[in-house]
Amino acid sequence: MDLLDDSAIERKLAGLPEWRREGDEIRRTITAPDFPAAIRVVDEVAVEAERLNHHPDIDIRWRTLHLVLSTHDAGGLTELDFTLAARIDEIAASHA
Ligand SMILES: C[C@H](O)[C@H](O)[C@H]1CNC2=NC(N)=NC(=O)C2=N1
Repeated sequence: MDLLDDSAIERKLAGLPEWRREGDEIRRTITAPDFPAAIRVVDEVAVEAERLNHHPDIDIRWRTLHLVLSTHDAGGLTELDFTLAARIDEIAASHA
C-alpha cells in the first residue's frame, strides 16, 4: 500500500467529517445509545476489519468508542485507512 501525501489526505478527510488527523493516524469517536449497542458496533467493525485485513485500535468507554486508524505496515496513512473509515461511518450511522 502506498502512503498518501498531505494533499491526498486532506482531500479524503474533507469527505469524512467525523475523522480528524493526528500525524500518521486518523481518529473518530462514536457514541452509541448504550453499552450493548457500542459492542455491536465493535462486532461489526471487527467483521469489516477482517474482510479488509485492516484493523483499528479501539478504546471502549461504556457507550463511547474511540477508533484510530493507521497503516503500520506502510508507516502512515493509506487508502485502506480511508476505506475502513468510510465503512465504520456506515456502521456507526446504522446504530445511531
Ligand atoms: C500481516 C498483516 O497483513 C498485517 O499485520 C496487517 C494487519 N492489519 C493491519 N491493520 C492496520 N491498521 N495496519 C496495519 O499495518 C495492518 N497490518
